[in-house]
Amino acid sequence: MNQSKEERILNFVLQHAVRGDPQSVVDHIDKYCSQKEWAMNVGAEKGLILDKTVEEVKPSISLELGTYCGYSAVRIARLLKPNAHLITIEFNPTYAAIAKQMIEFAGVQDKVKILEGPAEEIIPQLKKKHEVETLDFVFLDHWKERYKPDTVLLEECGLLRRGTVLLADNIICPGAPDFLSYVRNNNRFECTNYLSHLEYLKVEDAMEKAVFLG
Ligand SMILES: CCCNc1ncnc2c1ncn2[C@@H]1O[C@H](/C=C/CNC(=O)c2cc(-c3ccc(F)cc3)cc(O)c2O)[C@@H](O)[C@H]1O
Ligand SMILES: [Mg+2]
Repeated sequence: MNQSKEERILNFVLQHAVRGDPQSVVDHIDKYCSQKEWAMNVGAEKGLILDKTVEEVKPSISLELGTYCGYSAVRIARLLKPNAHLITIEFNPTYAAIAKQMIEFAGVQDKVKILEGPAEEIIPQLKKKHEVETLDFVFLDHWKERYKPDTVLLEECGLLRRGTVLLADNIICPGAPDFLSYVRNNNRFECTNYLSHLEYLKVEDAMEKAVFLG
């Protein structure tokens, strides 16, 4: 049975990137997806905004919604301080299996926990089952219509604390209009917009940072 695009991306990394080097993994995914096959990784340009946010927050416990091939999980994990962790939620088992291999090849498996299943089912389990108190950083990059409901769910589950930083991808393209109006019109969030471009293309996109004020 012929390979999927996601398997081709993983194989390109396994064959050409440097094992144990997360930057090499990130660079090779970007190389493949800009030269051979487009894929919905946050990419290098928006990746810099992600990097700067992680470096600013210095999170001990981070959550990512939508692992896909593991590009942003590797990107985040490479910047985490010792003993800091990333939990990443992915509901497609095929993608989760690819991301697991990507994360292990990059050598960041000790910092990343992949939880398989729908975010709306796993978020309510984070406190009791996964010993999370509150989250320092959340990267939203899953289905765009789920950004708002899952943000409300995170708050309802008591997982946000004063200063928790949410960073959402694709605010322009494909767009997350209900999330954007929710956080911008909610006086419990302090929002900042970062104009950028869609991964690997000249199309405009943006990321939104929403800091929970408690
Ligand atoms: C039960 C569904 C909701 N809960 C969920 N829980 C856990 N994982 C979930 C998930 N939804 C989706 N996912 C996973 O997140 C990933 C989905 C991401 C969706 N992203 C996009 O649609 C996207 C799309 C574009 C895009 C932009 C322009 C264009 F022409 C075509 C595509 C660019 C991006 O950067 C994107 O992030 C997949 O791995 C999917 O399996
Ligand atoms: Mg995205």
